[in-house]
Amino acid sequence: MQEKGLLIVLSGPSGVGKGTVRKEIFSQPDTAFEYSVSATTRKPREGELDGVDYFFKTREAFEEMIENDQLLEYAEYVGNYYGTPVDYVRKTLDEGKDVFLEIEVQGAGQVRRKFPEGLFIFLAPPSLSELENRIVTRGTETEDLIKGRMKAAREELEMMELYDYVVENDKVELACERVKSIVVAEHCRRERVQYRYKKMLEVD
Ligand SMILES: Nc1ncnc2c1ncn2[C@@H]1O[C@H](COP(=O)(O)OP(=O)(O)OP(=O)(O)O)[C@@H](O)[C@H]1O
Ligand SMILES: Nc1nc2c(ncn2[C@@H]2O[C@H](COP(=O)(O)O)[C@@H](O)[C@H]2O)c(=O)[nH]1
Repeated sequence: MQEKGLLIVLSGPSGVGKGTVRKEIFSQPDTAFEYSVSATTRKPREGELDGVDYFFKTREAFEEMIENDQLLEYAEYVGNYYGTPVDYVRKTLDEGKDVFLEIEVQGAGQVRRKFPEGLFIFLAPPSLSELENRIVTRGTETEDLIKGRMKAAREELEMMELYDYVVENDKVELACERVKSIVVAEHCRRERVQYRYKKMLEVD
């Protein structure tokens, strides 16, 4: 029987650099994870593409996905819905591939309840002032939205103790290396390697 892949969840407050770290990890040729594209009711930012960055949905279409049980998790975050289409995640894990979710903290909690065997990594900022500086510098949010995201961030930071690992995003390259090393270590810890060796020894 095919061994299942590992569900990797990268979460943390808005502006900490989850998207930046994820994109850097996925730009590296040795990365073997599959990225799960989320659905959202947020309007696309400049340069964002439907089906690549998100599946952009109307509120009605998103609520239909909720009713039809098509989401592994979802959350309403600062006025918009965000959610993970469940079929892609299940199918890809069943194929033995690791799936990478980049989601906010409420959604990560829901995934933890459904997939306790997942690997949960919290990306933390060097400081709250640096977090605010990153959201402001990104220039994608109005002043009100920045306030909303900073308020949510204080609550989200308190959740970090529920995660398997906390990775500080001081420098993007270092944060990526830490995340990738954790995944490698986790595969070893979960006896995948031992299992393969056992099989090999049985054959010999
Ligand atoms: N290590 C870092 N040092 C300095 N700036 C960074 C670092 N990581 C990310 N940034 C910058 O911080 C801003 C926010 O990053 P990003 O959009 O990746 O955050 P996010 O956590 O995905 O945010 P959101 O949850 O709102 O989508 C971007 O302008 C990005 O270039
Ligand atoms: N619970 C979920 N959160 C998600 C998902 N996809 C993205 N996100 C998170 O939402 C916020 C805001 O994102 P932005 O693109 O508007 O800046 C951020 O923390 C994302 O990580 C999801 O499927 N479920």
